[in-house]
Amino acid sequence: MRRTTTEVAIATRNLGRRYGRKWGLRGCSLSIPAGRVVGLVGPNGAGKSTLMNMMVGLVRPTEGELELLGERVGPNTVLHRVAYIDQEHSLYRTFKVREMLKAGRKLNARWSQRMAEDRLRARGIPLDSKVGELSGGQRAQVALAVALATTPDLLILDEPVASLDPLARKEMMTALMEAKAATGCTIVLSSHVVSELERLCDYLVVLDHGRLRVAGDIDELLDEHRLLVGPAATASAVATAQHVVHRDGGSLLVRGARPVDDPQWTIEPVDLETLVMQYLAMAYQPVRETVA
Ligand SMILES: Nc1ncnc2c1ncn2[C@@H]1O[C@H](COP(=O)(O)OP(=O)(O)OP(=O)(O)O)[C@@H](O)[C@H]1O
Repeated sequence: MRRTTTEVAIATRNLGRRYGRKWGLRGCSLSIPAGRVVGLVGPNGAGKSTLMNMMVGLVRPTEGELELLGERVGPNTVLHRVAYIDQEHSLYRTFKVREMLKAGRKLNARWSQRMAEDRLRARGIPLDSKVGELSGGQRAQVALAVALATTPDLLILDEPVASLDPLARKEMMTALMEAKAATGCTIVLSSHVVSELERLCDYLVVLDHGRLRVAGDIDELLDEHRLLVGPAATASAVATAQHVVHRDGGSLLVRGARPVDDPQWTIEPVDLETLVMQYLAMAYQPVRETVA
């Protein structure tokens, strides 16, 4: 298994990007260890693509700092160790698969032709087929084969399965799991759908309205959070002794739950979907950011 050379794969400090008068992402500080599979979750307009585009050098930050694999992002820096698959699966449709591989070989010093060919053969995708004539699922597999053949230390995928049917979705997720096991590279993938990420990811980043809501190791996050459920009438009293993330009537999502001295209240574990939904629903005033 190949190992990355730095402990922290993604470090951002107060990272922000403004589009005109509106912030696409603001005040984002993250420190994500290398070798993780990161699920970047949030609704439309949350800032997921903005963050990913900054990571791959397509969009420049307006403020803050961004380091990948221990280096500042910029031309002739870390980007040759980063592979990116966008929502359209980054392919030339008029090319044959073989020509895509040739282009990849020419453009990437770290290219592994054998890795690309083995991957495509295993999925029954002939090198002479035209990219534009492949199914959406096959195109996604070609994009992944090309990305992995660049032997990246960081692989970034913007909603890799959003356009795929359920079978192709499953196949893509399986291919990503295999890639995770085989390479050990850090993987970041975005999605609106938490359940899609659950089997694959071990690290979670939740964005909403251009703000970071929560980030961390998924097992640790699930361990730290509890749902306190009881009568709405006593919820305020119970909440005073807790670190409440979100309250909905007699249901409180809390971090680091303290014991509740009231038999009408129960303390329940949370699943990942509930955790994310509660962070997205948490009492947060979407700030109307305007330029001073
Ligand atoms: N090029 C742009 N010009 C103006 N505003 C933009 C641009 N790109 C993104 N935005 C705005 O920034 C905010 C964050 O958008 P972004 O595309 O990063 O979100 P997202 O989480 O990827 O959304 P989606 O799931 O819909 O792809 C949105 O309000 C969006 O309208």
